[in-house]
Amino acid sequence: MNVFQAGLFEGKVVLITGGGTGIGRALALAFGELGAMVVIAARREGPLSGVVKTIEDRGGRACMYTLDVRDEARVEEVVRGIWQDVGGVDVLVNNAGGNFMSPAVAMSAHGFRTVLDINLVGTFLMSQAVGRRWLDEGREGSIVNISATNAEYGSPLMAHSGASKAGINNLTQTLAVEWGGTGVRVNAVLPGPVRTEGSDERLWTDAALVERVEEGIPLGRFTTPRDVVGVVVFLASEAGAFLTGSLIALDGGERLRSLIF
Ligand SMILES: CCCCCCC/C=C/C(=O)SCCNC(=O)CCNC(=O)[C@H](O)C(C)(C)COP(=O)(O)OP(=O)(O)OC[C@H]1O[C@@H](n2cnc3c(N)ncnc32)[C@H](O)[C@@H]1OP(=O)(O)O
Ligand SMILES: NC(=O)C1=CN([C@@H]2O[C@H](COP(=O)(O)OP(=O)(O)OC[C@H]3O[C@@H](n4cnc5c(N)ncnc54)[C@H](OP(=O)(O)O)[C@@H]3O)[C@@H](O)[C@H]2O)C=CC1
Repeated sequence: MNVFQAGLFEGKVVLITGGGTGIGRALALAFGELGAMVVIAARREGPLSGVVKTIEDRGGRACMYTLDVRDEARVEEVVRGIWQDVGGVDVLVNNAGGNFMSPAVAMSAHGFRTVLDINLVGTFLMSQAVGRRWLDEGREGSIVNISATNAEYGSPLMAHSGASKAGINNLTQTLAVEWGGTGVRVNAVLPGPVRTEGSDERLWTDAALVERVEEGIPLGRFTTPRDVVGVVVFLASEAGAFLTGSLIALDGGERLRSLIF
């Protein structure tokens, strides 16, 4: 992104969960181009290693860890490893997420819990493992959580996702208050629908629905991974130094459509 100064994140370590695909991949490539040491972590090795190679081919620095954000012991092991290998973390982006479409009455309790565990518990475990070290070391840091606009209103066919993202919003504000005194900032970005490999496979399989949703967006198009990059980089940078506990909706006005028309 040319609007950001070259080398903006030189000397900084940026940890992105789910950095192998979709929004996380776009974030990893952008932070890599801005000079950060990029650390990406998710379950599958294939997508992660592709992103590491792309960043390195472009002259950047990156490394990867496989982990499931639901696995408390593995989260602790990976974060400890990052501190040993690259000296710590300056920016944590909690981007790993899961979702599928199902009417609430048909959703199994295990399906509901699975999405809560990945999105909400995973965000908590990652933030705790990194935040604990920042507090112990008196080190400043910035967390950006990838929430969603479905946190703020009804989330039909995604009861689990809406509840998890609402939880992430509250967790963002709680940690912002608990950790603000030590210079740790915690913010969230709330994208509207984004076309990614993960969402196309699981959510946007119905072409008529896709068209209807897109037509309802005041700015006339879906949110893109590039849009998310702009706001996350801003929040993580010096320009966002006085923002904490902020929940930034990024949806071209989609959530307001019923108020406009
Ligand atoms: C206007 C709208 C605004 C837009 C807001 C959109 C907000 C968020 C969007 C996104 O998050 S898009 C990202 C999509 N990407 C992903 O989901 C990637 C990761 N996803 C996954 O790994 C899986 O899809 C998963 C199901 C979330 C987790 O995989 P895991 O292997 O851990 O679970 P499973 O063992 O497969 O399943 C657990 C449980 O869930 C039930 N289930 C899974 N898929 C479905 C489905 N399509 N329909 C109904 N139920 C499903 C599955 O059956 C298991 O339950 P039980 O059968 O054991 O009871
Ligand atoms: N697409 C959309 O419409 C919207 C997406 N969002 C949010 O943006 C984020 C990224 O989604 P998007 O890029 O669309 O989807 P993707 O499916 O492309 O990305 C999700 C990533 O999360 C990783 N992941 C999933 N479960 C776990 C887990 N248990 N542990 C570690 N990593 C995991 C996946 O990697 P792997 O499978 O290898 O573990 C994958 O790389 C999510 O939080 C999503 O909720 C928010 C609003 C709208």
